[in-house]
Amino acid sequence: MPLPEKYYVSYNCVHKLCKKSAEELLERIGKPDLIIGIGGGGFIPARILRTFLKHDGEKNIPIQAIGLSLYEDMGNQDTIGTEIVRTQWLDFGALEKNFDSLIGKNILIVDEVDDTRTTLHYALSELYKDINEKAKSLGRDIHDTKFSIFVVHNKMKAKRADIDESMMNGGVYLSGEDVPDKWIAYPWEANDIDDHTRRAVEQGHD
Ligand SMILES: O=P(O)(O)OC[C@H]1O[C@H](OP(=O)(O)OP(=O)(O)O)[C@H](O)[C@@H]1O
Repeated sequence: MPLPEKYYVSYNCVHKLCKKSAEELLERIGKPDLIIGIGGGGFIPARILRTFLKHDGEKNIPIQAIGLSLYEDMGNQDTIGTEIVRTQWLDFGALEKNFDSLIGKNILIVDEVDDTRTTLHYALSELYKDINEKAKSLGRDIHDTKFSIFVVHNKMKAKRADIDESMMNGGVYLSGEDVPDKWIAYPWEANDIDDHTRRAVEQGHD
């Protein structure tokens, strides 16, 4: 049986989706105070997005990295993708020095793809939990801390987890594009970038 065709995406395509989405984000939530990229796939879109979220002459928006890995239990279909391991997390110490903590800030979480939504669910709920604990310890309220989410691609499929809007405090969820449930081939994974880009162009994703 032939392998299912992958959904090829070029660097230009990612760049343009980030540009278009940054304009929408600025309209809907204003300029974020902090971008949190979920590694590894979220790092490149996070950096591209920053270019378009900042106006000339303004300070760069800081980007923090978090690392999350999905451990799939292939033996049990019910638990696939349910275990997430933090491989890297925010350094509140460093953030406090340079950033006066995250409480009350406009925070944008970025990843390249929303597949089963497990990762985004985890990232939002754990960030909320940690910042809420911090807020409580300082006698402050988390409700003016806005959490938004941007993904380059959202796969149109049944999700395994939800994004809890009540944690977003007025923030938004935005995808650059909603796509079919196919294997997305991103350019940073390509061995032969010229061949990859040609395929992306052929599919109209350039
Ligand atoms: O919606 P989900 O089903 O949770 O899947 C999406 C996640 O899966 C991929 O991460 P992966 O762990 O493959 O690592 P990578 O980002 O380093 O490529 C991707 O970068 C997302 O973070």
